[in-house]
Amino acid sequence: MIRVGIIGATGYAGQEIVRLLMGHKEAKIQWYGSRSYIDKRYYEVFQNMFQIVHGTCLDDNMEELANQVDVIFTATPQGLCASLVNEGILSKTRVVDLSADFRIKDVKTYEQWYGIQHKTPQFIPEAVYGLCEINREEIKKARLVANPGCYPTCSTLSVYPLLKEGLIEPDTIIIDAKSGTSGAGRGAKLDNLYCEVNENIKAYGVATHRHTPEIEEQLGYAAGCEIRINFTPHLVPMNRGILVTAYAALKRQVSYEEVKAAYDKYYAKETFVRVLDQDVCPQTKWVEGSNYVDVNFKIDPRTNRIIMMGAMDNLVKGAAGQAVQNMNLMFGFPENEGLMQVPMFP
Ligand SMILES: NC(=O)C1=CN([C@@H]2O[C@H](COP(=O)(O)OP(=O)(O)OC[C@H]3O[C@@H](n4cnc5c(N)ncnc54)[C@H](OP(=O)(O)O)[C@@H]3O)[C@@H](O)[C@H]2O)C=CC1
Ligand SMILES: CC(=O)N[C@@H](CCC(=O)OP(=O)(O)O)C(=O)O
Repeated sequence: MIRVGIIGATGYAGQEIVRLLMGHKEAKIQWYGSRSYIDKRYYEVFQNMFQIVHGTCLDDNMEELANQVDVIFTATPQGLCASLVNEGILSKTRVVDLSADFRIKDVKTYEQWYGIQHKTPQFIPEAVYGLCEINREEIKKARLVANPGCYPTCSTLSVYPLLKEGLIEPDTIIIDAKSGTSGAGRGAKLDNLYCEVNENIKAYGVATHRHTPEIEEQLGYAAGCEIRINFTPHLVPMNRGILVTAYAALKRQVSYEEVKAAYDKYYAKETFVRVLDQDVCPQTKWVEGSNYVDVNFKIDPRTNRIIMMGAMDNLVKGAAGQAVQNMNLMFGFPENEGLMQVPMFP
Protein backbone atom coordinates (compact mmCIF):
# COMPACT_ATOMS: atom_id res chain seq x y z
CA MET A 1 0.00 0.00 0.00
CA ILE A 2 1.51 3.37 -0.96
CA ARG A 3 0.85 6.63 0.88
CA VAL A 4 -0.54 9.54 -1.12
CA GLY A 5 -0.56 13.27 -0.49
CA ILE A 6 -2.69 15.69 -2.49
CA ILE A 7 -1.87 19.39 -2.60
CA GLY A 8 -5.01 21.14 -3.80
CA ALA A 9 -7.31 18.34 -2.59
CA THR A 10 -10.17 20.84 -2.26
CA GLY A 11 -10.29 21.80 -5.95
CA TYR A 12 -12.27 20.01 -8.65
CA ALA A 13 -9.30 18.01 -9.92
CA GLY A 14 -8.09 17.26 -6.37
CA GLN A 15 -11.49 15.98 -5.23
CA GLU A 16 -11.66 13.78 -8.31
CA ILE A 17 -8.33 12.20 -7.32
CA VAL A 18 -9.85 11.57 -3.87
CA ARG A 19 -12.97 10.00 -5.43
CA LEU A 20 -10.91 7.67 -7.63
CA LEU A 21 -8.48 6.67 -4.89
CA MET A 22 -11.37 5.64 -2.61
CA GLY A 23 -11.66 2.66 -4.97
CA HIS A 24 -7.92 1.99 -5.33
CA LYS A 25 -6.57 -1.19 -3.72
CA GLU A 26 -2.94 -0.09 -3.47
CA ALA A 27 -3.10 3.57 -2.42
CA LYS A 28 -4.14 5.30 0.78
CA ILE A 29 -4.54 9.06 1.06
CA GLN A 30 -2.48 10.42 3.93
CA TRP A 31 -2.70 14.15 3.30
CA TYR A 32 -5.63 16.24 2.07
CA GLY A 33 -3.80 19.47 1.32
CA SER A 34 -5.62 22.79 1.32
CA ARG A 35 -4.95 26.47 1.70
CA SER A 36 -8.43 27.70 2.67
CA TYR A 37 -9.88 24.78 4.67
CA ILE A 38 -7.07 23.84 7.05
CA ASP A 39 -8.34 21.73 10.01
CA LYS A 40 -11.80 21.26 8.43
CA ARG A 41 -12.97 17.71 7.82
CA TYR A 42 -12.67 16.89 4.13
CA TYR A 43 -16.33 15.85 3.89
CA GLU A 44 -17.37 19.29 5.12
CA VAL A 45 -15.90 20.70 1.92
CA PHE A 46 -17.44 17.98 -0.26
CA GLN A 47 -20.51 16.43 1.41
CA ASN A 48 -20.56 13.65 -1.21
CA MET A 49 -17.62 12.29 0.79
CA PHE A 50 -19.64 12.06 4.05
CA GLN A 51 -18.95 8.74 5.82
CA ILE A 52 -16.54 7.86 3.02
CA VAL A 53 -13.56 10.14 3.67
CA HIS A 54 -12.55 10.60 7.30
CA GLY A 55 -9.48 12.80 6.88
CA THR A 56 -9.01 16.45 7.79
CA CYS A 57 -7.56 19.15 5.53
CA LEU A 58 -3.94 19.93 6.24
CA ASP A 59 -1.64 22.80 5.38
CA ASP A 60 -0.07 22.58 1.89
CA ASN A 61 3.46 21.95 3.14
CA MET A 62 5.30 20.05 0.43
CA GLU A 63 8.58 19.72 2.35
CA GLU A 64 6.83 18.04 5.27
CA LEU A 65 4.63 15.99 3.00
CA ALA A 66 7.64 14.55 1.18
CA ASN A 67 8.73 12.85 4.43
CA GLN A 68 5.37 11.20 4.87
CA VAL A 69 4.18 9.95 1.48
CA ASP A 70 5.36 7.97 -1.54
CA VAL A 71 3.69 10.20 -4.12
CA ILE A 72 2.40 13.77 -4.16
CA PHE A 73 -0.24 15.03 -6.56
CA THR A 74 -0.20 18.79 -7.05
CA ALA A 75 -3.66 19.83 -8.26
CA THR A 76 -2.96 23.52 -7.86
CA PRO A 77 -2.87 26.70 -9.97
CA GLN A 78 -0.19 27.28 -12.60
CA GLY A 79 3.21 28.10 -11.14
CA LEU A 80 2.66 26.64 -7.67
CA CYS A 81 4.31 23.25 -8.14
CA ALA A 82 7.32 24.84 -9.83
CA SER A 83 7.69 27.21 -6.89
CA LEU A 84 7.64 24.37 -4.30
CA VAL A 85 9.51 21.44 -5.82
CA ASN A 86 13.21 20.93 -5.09
CA GLU A 87 15.86 18.19 -5.22
CA GLY A 88 15.26 17.20 -1.59
CA ILE A 89 11.58 16.59 -2.27
CA LEU A 90 12.22 14.64 -5.48
CA SER A 91 14.82 12.47 -3.78
CA LYS A 92 12.26 11.38 -1.16
CA THR A 93 9.00 11.09 -3.07
CA ARG A 94 7.53 11.17 -6.56
CA VAL A 95 5.43 13.99 -7.92
CA VAL A 96 2.57 14.07 -10.41
CA ASP A 97 1.83 17.70 -11.24
CA LEU A 98 -1.59 18.41 -12.74
CA SER A 99 -0.69 21.97 -13.70
CA ALA A 100 1.21 22.98 -16.83
CA ASP A 101 4.46 23.82 -15.02
CA PHE A 102 6.50 20.95 -16.44
CA ARG A 103 4.59 20.12 -19.63
CA ILE A 104 6.38 22.42 -22.07
CA LYS A 105 10.06 21.71 -22.68
CA ASP A 106 10.98 25.22 -23.80
CA VAL A 107 10.82 27.41 -20.69
CA LYS A 108 10.56 30.62 -22.73
CA THR A 109 7.47 29.28 -24.47
CA TYR A 110 5.94 28.43 -21.06
CA GLU A 111 6.74 31.86 -19.67
CA GLN A 112 5.41 33.63 -22.74
CA TRP A 113 2.05 31.77 -22.86
CA TYR A 114 1.46 31.62 -19.10
CA GLY A 115 2.86 35.01 -18.16
CA ILE A 116 4.69 33.42 -15.22
CA GLN A 117 8.40 33.24 -14.52
CA HIS A 118 9.29 29.54 -14.07
CA LYS A 119 10.88 29.08 -10.64
CA THR A 120 12.58 25.70 -11.20
CA PRO A 121 13.43 25.29 -14.90
CA GLN A 122 16.22 22.87 -13.92
CA PHE A 123 13.58 20.14 -13.48
CA ILE A 124 11.90 20.62 -16.86
CA PRO A 125 14.28 18.32 -18.80
CA GLU A 126 13.69 15.34 -16.51
CA ALA A 127 9.90 15.78 -16.24
CA VAL A 128 8.03 13.18 -18.29
CA TYR A 129 4.90 14.24 -20.17
CA GLY A 130 2.33 11.88 -18.68
CA LEU A 131 0.29 10.93 -21.70
CA CYS A 132 0.20 7.29 -20.66
CA GLU A 133 -0.65 5.69 -23.99
CA ILE A 134 2.31 7.39 -25.67
CA ASN A 135 5.02 7.75 -23.00
CA ARG A 136 4.33 4.65 -20.90
CA GLU A 137 7.92 3.40 -20.53
CA GLU A 138 9.38 6.81 -19.55
CA ILE A 139 6.58 7.37 -17.03
CA LYS A 140 7.45 4.15 -15.19
CA LYS A 141 10.90 5.53 -14.32
CA ALA A 142 9.96 9.17 -13.68
CA ARG A 143 10.36 11.10 -10.43
CA LEU A 144 8.34 14.00 -11.83
CA VAL A 145 5.40 13.57 -14.19
CA ALA A 146 3.76 16.49 -15.97
CA ASN A 147 0.14 15.40 -16.21
CA PRO A 148 -1.16 16.62 -19.58
CA GLY A 149 -3.77 19.33 -20.03
CA CYS A 150 -7.38 18.37 -20.63
CA TYR A 151 -7.69 19.79 -24.15
CA PRO A 152 -4.20 18.53 -25.11
CA THR A 153 -5.02 14.98 -23.98
CA CYS A 154 -8.18 14.78 -26.08
CA SER A 155 -6.68 16.65 -29.05
CA THR A 156 -3.42 14.71 -29.17
CA LEU A 157 -5.03 11.28 -28.85
CA SER A 158 -7.57 12.16 -31.58
CA VAL A 159 -4.95 13.26 -34.12
CA TYR A 160 -1.84 11.25 -33.15
CA PRO A 161 -2.23 8.10 -35.33
CA LEU A 162 -2.71 10.09 -38.52
CA LEU A 163 0.40 12.17 -37.93
CA LYS A 164 2.48 9.15 -36.94
CA GLU A 165 1.40 7.37 -40.11
CA GLY A 166 2.02 10.45 -42.27
CA LEU A 167 -1.54 10.55 -43.61
CA ILE A 168 -2.26 14.26 -43.01
CA GLU A 169 -0.53 17.55 -43.81
CA PRO A 170 0.78 18.67 -40.39
CA ASP A 171 0.35 22.39 -40.97
CA THR A 172 -3.32 22.17 -41.92
CA ILE A 173 -4.63 21.02 -38.53
CA ILE A 174 -7.51 22.97 -37.02
CA ILE A 175 -8.81 21.92 -33.60
CA ASP A 176 -12.21 23.04 -32.39
CA ALA A 177 -12.87 22.00 -28.80
CA LYS A 178 -15.63 22.37 -26.25
CA SER A 179 -15.40 22.01 -22.49
CA GLY A 180 -17.77 21.79 -19.56
CA THR A 181 -17.45 24.44 -16.88
CA SER A 182 -15.66 22.26 -14.30
CA GLY A 183 -12.63 22.71 -16.58
CA ALA A 184 -12.32 26.21 -15.19
CA GLY A 185 -11.98 25.02 -11.58
CA ARG A 186 -14.01 25.64 -8.43
CA GLY A 187 -12.89 29.17 -7.75
CA ALA A 188 -15.55 31.88 -8.09
CA LYS A 189 -15.23 33.69 -11.41
CA LEU A 190 -17.70 36.01 -13.10
CA ASP A 191 -17.49 34.13 -16.42
CA ASN A 192 -18.54 30.89 -14.72
CA LEU A 193 -21.67 32.15 -12.98
CA TYR A 194 -24.86 30.23 -13.80
CA CYS A 195 -26.44 33.08 -15.76
CA GLU A 196 -23.29 33.56 -17.83
CA VAL A 197 -22.86 29.89 -18.73
CA ASN A 198 -26.38 28.45 -18.83
CA GLU A 199 -28.14 28.51 -22.25
CA ASN A 200 -24.97 29.94 -23.75
CA ILE A 201 -21.95 28.88 -25.77
CA LYS A 202 -18.92 30.94 -26.59
CA ALA A 203 -15.40 30.67 -27.93
CA TYR A 204 -12.63 31.97 -25.70
CA GLY A 205 -8.87 32.30 -25.84
CA VAL A 206 -9.16 32.47 -29.64
CA ALA A 207 -5.66 32.23 -31.17
CA THR A 208 -4.17 32.79 -27.71
CA HIS A 209 -5.19 29.82 -25.55
CA ARG A 210 -2.33 28.50 -23.39
CA HIS A 211 -2.91 24.92 -24.50
CA THR A 212 -1.89 25.77 -28.08
CA PRO A 213 1.88 25.36 -27.56
CA GLU A 214 1.35 22.19 -25.53
CA ILE A 215 -0.68 20.58 -28.30
CA GLU A 216 1.78 21.82 -30.94
CA GLU A 217 4.70 20.31 -29.04
CA GLN A 218 3.06 16.91 -28.66
CA LEU A 219 1.78 16.76 -32.23
CA GLY A 220 5.21 17.91 -33.38
CA TYR A 221 6.80 14.84 -31.77
CA ALA A 222 4.29 12.65 -33.62
CA ALA A 223 4.89 14.37 -36.96
CA GLY A 224 8.68 14.61 -36.55
CA CYS A 225 8.61 18.32 -37.40
CA GLU A 226 7.49 21.62 -35.88
CA ILE A 227 3.77 22.21 -36.21
CA ARG A 228 1.51 25.23 -36.05
CA ILE A 229 -2.17 24.67 -35.41
CA ASN A 230 -5.32 26.70 -34.97
CA PHE A 231 -6.93 25.82 -31.64
CA THR A 232 -10.25 27.28 -30.53
CA PRO A 233 -11.83 26.22 -27.22
CA HIS A 234 -15.47 26.86 -26.34
CA LEU A 235 -17.23 26.93 -22.99
CA VAL A 236 -20.50 24.96 -22.99
CA PRO A 237 -23.24 24.72 -20.37
CA MET A 238 -22.48 21.32 -18.89
CA ASN A 239 -20.55 20.22 -15.83
CA ARG A 240 -18.06 17.81 -17.34
CA GLY A 241 -16.79 16.73 -20.70
CA ILE A 242 -14.57 17.75 -23.59
CA LEU A 243 -15.41 17.27 -27.23
CA VAL A 244 -12.73 17.77 -29.87
CA THR A 245 -13.45 18.12 -33.57
CA ALA A 246 -10.20 18.39 -35.54
CA TYR A 247 -9.74 18.95 -39.28
CA ALA A 248 -6.74 18.34 -41.55
CA ALA A 249 -5.95 17.97 -45.24
CA LEU A 250 -5.15 14.43 -46.35
CA LYS A 251 -1.82 13.91 -48.11
CA ARG A 252 -3.45 11.52 -50.57
CA GLN A 253 -6.65 9.59 -51.11
CA VAL A 254 -7.23 7.11 -48.29
CA SER A 255 -9.88 4.50 -47.55
CA TYR A 256 -11.86 4.06 -44.33
CA GLU A 257 -10.05 0.75 -43.75
CA GLU A 258 -6.60 2.34 -44.06
CA VAL A 259 -7.35 5.06 -41.53
CA LYS A 260 -9.09 2.64 -39.18
CA ALA A 261 -5.99 0.44 -39.31
CA ALA A 262 -3.87 3.47 -38.32
CA TYR A 263 -6.03 4.11 -35.24
CA ASP A 264 -6.06 0.41 -34.35
CA LYS A 265 -2.29 0.21 -34.67
CA TYR A 266 -1.91 2.61 -31.74
CA TYR A 267 -5.05 1.98 -29.73
CA ALA A 268 -6.40 -1.54 -30.27
CA LYS A 269 -4.61 -2.78 -27.15
CA GLU A 270 -5.32 0.33 -25.06
CA THR A 271 -7.89 -0.04 -22.29
CA PHE A 272 -8.79 3.63 -22.13
CA VAL A 273 -8.83 4.70 -25.78
CA ARG A 274 -11.88 3.37 -27.57
CA VAL A 275 -11.95 3.64 -31.36
CA LEU A 276 -15.67 3.69 -32.11
CA ASP A 277 -17.40 1.84 -34.93
CA GLN A 278 -17.69 3.39 -38.39
CA ASP A 279 -19.83 6.55 -38.50
CA VAL A 280 -20.36 6.67 -34.72
CA CYS A 281 -19.45 10.14 -33.45
CA PRO A 282 -18.04 10.39 -29.90
CA GLN A 283 -20.29 11.99 -27.27
CA THR A 284 -19.31 13.33 -23.87
CA LYS A 285 -22.19 11.43 -22.21
CA TRP A 286 -20.64 8.12 -23.25
CA VAL A 287 -17.47 8.77 -21.26
CA GLU A 288 -18.75 10.80 -18.30
CA GLY A 289 -17.24 9.81 -14.96
CA SER A 290 -14.85 7.36 -16.63
CA ASN A 291 -11.22 7.32 -17.77
CA TYR A 292 -12.15 6.50 -21.37
CA VAL A 293 -11.37 8.65 -24.40
CA ASP A 294 -13.58 7.82 -27.37
CA VAL A 295 -12.15 8.66 -30.79
CA ASN A 296 -13.31 8.33 -34.37
CA PHE A 297 -12.93 9.96 -37.79
CA LYS A 298 -14.74 10.66 -41.02
CA ILE A 299 -13.12 11.11 -44.42
CA ASP A 300 -14.60 13.88 -46.57
CA PRO A 301 -13.61 12.95 -50.16
CA ARG A 302 -15.29 16.12 -51.47
CA THR A 303 -12.72 18.37 -49.78
CA ASN A 304 -9.97 15.76 -49.35
CA ARG A 305 -9.97 16.52 -45.65
CA ILE A 306 -10.44 14.27 -42.65
CA ILE A 307 -12.43 15.09 -39.55
CA MET A 308 -11.06 13.58 -36.32
CA MET A 309 -13.19 13.48 -33.19
CA GLY A 310 -12.58 12.76 -29.53
CA ALA A 311 -14.61 12.88 -26.30
CA MET A 312 -13.55 12.45 -22.70
CA ASP A 313 -14.29 13.61 -19.16
CA ASN A 314 -12.03 16.59 -18.43
CA LEU A 315 -11.83 15.71 -14.73
CA VAL A 316 -11.03 12.02 -15.27
CA LYS A 317 -8.86 11.23 -18.32
CA GLY A 318 -8.33 14.99 -18.63
CA ALA A 319 -6.95 15.34 -15.08
CA ALA A 320 -7.39 13.02 -12.08
CA GLY A 321 -7.88 9.72 -13.93
CA GLN A 322 -4.78 10.21 -16.02
CA ALA A 323 -2.90 11.28 -12.88
CA VAL A 324 -3.88 8.01 -11.16
CA GLN A 325 -3.02 6.09 -14.34
CA ASN A 326 0.42 7.73 -14.18
CA MET A 327 0.78 6.78 -10.52
CA ASN A 328 -0.10 3.18 -11.38
CA LEU A 329 2.63 3.11 -14.01
CA MET A 330 5.19 4.72 -11.67
CA PHE A 331 4.58 2.17 -8.92
CA GLY A 332 4.14 -0.94 -11.08
CA PHE A 333 0.43 -1.41 -10.28
CA PRO A 334 -1.99 -2.64 -12.95
CA GLU A 335 -2.47 0.42 -15.14
CA ASN A 336 -6.25 0.30 -14.75
CA GLU A 337 -6.30 -0.10 -10.94
CA GLY A 338 -8.99 2.18 -9.50
CA LEU A 339 -9.97 3.36 -12.96
CA MET A 340 -12.52 0.94 -14.32
CA GLN A 341 -15.62 3.08 -13.63
CA VAL A 342 -18.32 2.47 -16.21
CA PRO A 343 -19.40 5.77 -17.83
CA MET A 344 -22.61 7.25 -16.42
CA PHE A 345 -25.66 7.57 -18.68
CA PRO A 346 -27.80 9.58 -19.13
N1 LIG B 1 -10.53 21.30 -13.85
C1 LIG B 1 -10.05 20.58 -14.85
O1 LIG B 1 -10.81 20.05 -15.68
C2 LIG B 1 -8.59 20.38 -15.01
C3 LIG B 1 -7.66 20.97 -14.18
N2 LIG B 1 -6.33 20.77 -14.38
C4 LIG B 1 -5.34 21.44 -13.57
O2 LIG B 1 -5.41 21.05 -12.22
C5 LIG B 1 -5.05 22.12 -11.38
C6 LIG B 1 -6.19 22.38 -10.42
O3 LIG B 1 -7.33 22.72 -11.18
P1 LIG B 1 -8.79 22.75 -10.57
O4 LIG B 1 -8.96 21.63 -9.61
O5 LIG B 1 -9.70 22.87 -11.70
O6 LIG B 1 -8.75 24.13 -9.77
P2 LIG B 1 -9.59 24.60 -8.50
O7 LIG B 1 -9.60 26.08 -8.56
O8 LIG B 1 -10.88 23.87 -8.45
O9 LIG B 1 -8.70 24.12 -7.26
C7 LIG B 1 -7.46 24.68 -6.97
C8 LIG B 1 -6.88 24.00 -5.74
O10 LIG B 1 -5.59 24.58 -5.50
C9 LIG B 1 -5.56 25.08 -4.17
N3 LIG B 1 -4.80 26.33 -4.17
C10 LIG B 1 -5.11 27.47 -4.81
N4 LIG B 1 -4.14 28.39 -4.63
C11 LIG B 1 -3.22 27.82 -3.86
C12 LIG B 1 -2.00 28.26 -3.31
N5 LIG B 1 -1.51 29.47 -3.53
N6 LIG B 1 -1.31 27.39 -2.53
C13 LIG B 1 -1.78 26.15 -2.30
N7 LIG B 1 -2.94 25.69 -2.81
C14 LIG B 1 -3.64 26.50 -3.57
C15 LIG B 1 -6.99 25.31 -3.76
O11 LIG B 1 -7.01 25.19 -2.35
P3 LIG B 1 -8.17 25.82 -1.44
O12 LIG B 1 -9.45 25.34 -2.03
O13 LIG B 1 -7.94 25.24 -0.10
O14 LIG B 1 -8.01 27.28 -1.51
C16 LIG B 1 -7.69 24.17 -4.48
O15 LIG B 1 -7.61 22.98 -3.71
C17 LIG B 1 -4.75 23.32 -12.29
O16 LIG B 1 -3.38 23.41 -12.54
C18 LIG B 1 -5.50 22.96 -13.54
O17 LIG B 1 -4.93 23.57 -14.66
C19 LIG B 1 -5.89 19.95 -15.36
C20 LIG B 1 -6.75 19.34 -16.21
C21 LIG B 1 -8.17 19.55 -16.14
C1 LIG C 1 -13.27 25.50 -19.35
C2 LIG C 1 -11.91 26.01 -18.97
O1 LIG C 1 -11.74 27.13 -18.52
N1 LIG C 1 -10.89 25.18 -19.15
C3 LIG C 1 -9.53 25.50 -18.81
C4 LIG C 1 -8.65 24.35 -19.17
C5 LIG C 1 -8.69 23.26 -18.16
C6 LIG C 1 -7.50 23.26 -17.25
O2 LIG C 1 -7.66 23.22 -16.07
O3 LIG C 1 -6.31 23.40 -17.79
P1 LIG C 1 -5.13 22.34 -17.77
O4 LIG C 1 -5.68 21.17 -18.48
O5 LIG C 1 -4.01 23.01 -18.48
O6 LIG C 1 -4.69 22.06 -16.41
C7 LIG C 1 -8.99 26.67 -19.62
O7 LIG C 1 -9.44 26.94 -20.72
O8 LIG C 1 -7.99 27.25 -19.15
